[in-house]
Amino acid sequence: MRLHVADHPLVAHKLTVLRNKDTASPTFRLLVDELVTLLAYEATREVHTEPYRITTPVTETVGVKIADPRPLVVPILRAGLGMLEGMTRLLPTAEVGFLGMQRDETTLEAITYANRLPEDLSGRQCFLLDPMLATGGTLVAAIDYLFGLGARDVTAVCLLAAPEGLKVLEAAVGDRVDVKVVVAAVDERLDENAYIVPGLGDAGDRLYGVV
Ligand SMILES: O=P(O)(O)OC[C@H]1O[C@H](OP(=O)(O)OP(=O)(O)O)[C@H](O)[C@@H]1O
Ligand SMILES: O=c1cc[nH]c(=O)[nH]1
Ligand SMILES: [Mg+2]
Repeated sequence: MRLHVADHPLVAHKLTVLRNKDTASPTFRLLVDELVTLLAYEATREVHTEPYRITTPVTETVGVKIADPRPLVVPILRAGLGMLEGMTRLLPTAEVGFLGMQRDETTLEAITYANRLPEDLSGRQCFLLDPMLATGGTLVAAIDYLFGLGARDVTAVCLLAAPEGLKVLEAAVGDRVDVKVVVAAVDERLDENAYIVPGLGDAGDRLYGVV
């Protein structure tokens, strides 16, 4: 597994506003969108391309285009949905699939309640979107799900990760070199309720809950 932590003052600035408990849903959604677009630039660094011949006003030349099969972007509902527009802005030709997963707040186990994905993911580059990597249970289950459908190249784009969750992920998928995690920041720890500290609270509620 490879981990990339964004190191950019704009990311740090936007993340600070996002963390602030006084930032209301409309601004929160806007900032998530902007942050994902910044992270998407790094997450798509290894997107497959193929040569593409064009004619400029001056001459013929060979450029590149995103290769077939198209990449697949998979937001993990609910909170991952807030990251979809920011990602597809950079990858407009990507196919979009959905995984609905919820962490049981007592057992902390991730439960899959919905999926709408292509049947065969062999040869597809997959981008999982979920703002929070806390215990890692959700992301491990999501990656296993995609691998079960044949995927072998998965990049997870997250806003915040806890060191505990990264360890769990490393133990689960560490030997798979084609699993990459791109995060805006790695926080300090998890609290007694397995919330990320300092974190930003419940990402789903802040995106779609009470303003
Ligand atoms: O790493 P984990 O400990 O598994 O926790 C992280 C998960 O928890 C949150 O989702 P939640 O279950 O709250 O669902 P929601 O997006 O519908 O709010 C978050 O968006 C992740 O999916
Ligand atoms: O800090 C956390 C942990 C899990 N899910 C969230 O939304 N926030
Ligand atoms: Mg939630």
